[in-house]
Amino acid sequence: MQVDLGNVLDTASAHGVSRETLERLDGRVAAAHDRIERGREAGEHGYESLNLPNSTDPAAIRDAVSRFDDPSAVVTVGIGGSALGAATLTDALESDVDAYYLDNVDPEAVERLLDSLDLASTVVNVVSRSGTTAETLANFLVVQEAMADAGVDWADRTFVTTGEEGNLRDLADQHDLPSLPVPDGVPGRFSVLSTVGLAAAALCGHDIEAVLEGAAAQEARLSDSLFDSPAYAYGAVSYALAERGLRQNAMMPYAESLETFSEWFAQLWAESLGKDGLGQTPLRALGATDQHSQLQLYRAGPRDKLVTLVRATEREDVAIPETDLDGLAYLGGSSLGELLDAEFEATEASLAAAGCPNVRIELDRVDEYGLGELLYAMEAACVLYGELASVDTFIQPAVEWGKRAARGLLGGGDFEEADAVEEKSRLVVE
Ligand SMILES: O=P(O)(O)OC[C@H]1O[C@H](O)[C@H](O)[C@@H](O)[C@@H]1O
Repeated sequence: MQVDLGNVLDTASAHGVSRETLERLDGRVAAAHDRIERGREAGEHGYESLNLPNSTDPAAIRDAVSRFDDPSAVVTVGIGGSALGAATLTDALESDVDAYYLDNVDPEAVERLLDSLDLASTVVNVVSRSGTTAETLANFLVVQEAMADAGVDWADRTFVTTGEEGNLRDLADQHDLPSLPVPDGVPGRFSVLSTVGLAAAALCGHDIEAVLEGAAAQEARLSDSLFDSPAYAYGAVSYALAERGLRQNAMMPYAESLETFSEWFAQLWAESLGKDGLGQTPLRALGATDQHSQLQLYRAGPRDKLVTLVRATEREDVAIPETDLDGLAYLGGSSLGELLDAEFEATEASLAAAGCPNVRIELDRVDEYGLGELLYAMEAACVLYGELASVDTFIQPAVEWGKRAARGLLGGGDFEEADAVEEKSRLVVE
């Protein structure tokens, strides 16, 4: 995996940074790296996530899911960090096992999914670090009932990943369900390389060892200079650009298989860095599709965006047939992959020409190893950015506020946040 910062420099993009700025910033990267390494060594909350490529035991995960022979589908019931990492992997990789995610509690979507599945051959993978998240527990109760209605023993088809305590742990113990622990010190959005993200991938038959190997390769590249570490290069320039007013970061992979990766990245970047009035708003885009919609804004709208373009350099390709149509002759004999690459390079050049900084991230392939590299590098980039910005990367009090308010409204306890809902001001126009 490599990160190309060429179009971040002010010599290429008018709103970029100078080489001297990056060199000055590198001294702060060294200090931040030192802090990160100390946190990792002490196993501090959050920093521990960067140890996962070595601390996760893939054999234990395989073993835990091995009782489910040949499932037709895996439904992961979880939300946020308990779903998006697994979804990034299973949506990017091909498998005979269909992977679905019940994260939202939209009744129509839940019903539609459950009606479409053969529940007798489906594995239900329930994931919640806290074991108390309302959406996850509610969805699981609905799935349980659907299985019972279909004459399926839900306890035989359910797998749980959760913390040491909580409703879900109690349920797993009561019914002797196969389960895996969530590692300590790893917030949900940093947990893709643990039991949380890898169990669904293992159930779908993916090579989880290779995911961890790719991650370990990026871990080995962490160093005290942004010029030696792709992860830190990305984290440092994102921070430097945000400081200069580029408060939005459009993640734009040129691969359909990486569409869910952008969702995962959005949670990582938003929940980790959006604090104290700081942060960089993640936007989700897909190349080449969004060249024909959002790119107009990126290139000609407010000068507040960094665009991150991601692609794989090797992939399956499809030839474009020759055609007699004069105006289209240039396409014949080339391939969809070549067209996609041309679009990618045209976009980055067009952004740079309009003064918009952009970063190119290239993987060899979108496979288990490449995904491990990409996911680890983005996590390390985020931790570095958090250090440079002096924010508390590993907490999410703003999200917890809404969770407490919703619980209070449903009668799940006395939460003062619920009062604010009752006091909502109204100015209704009909
Ligand atoms: O794993 P859980 O405890 O169910 O939490 C699921 C999600 O809940 C909240 O929304 C947090 O902000 C997320 O970071 C977390 O990933």
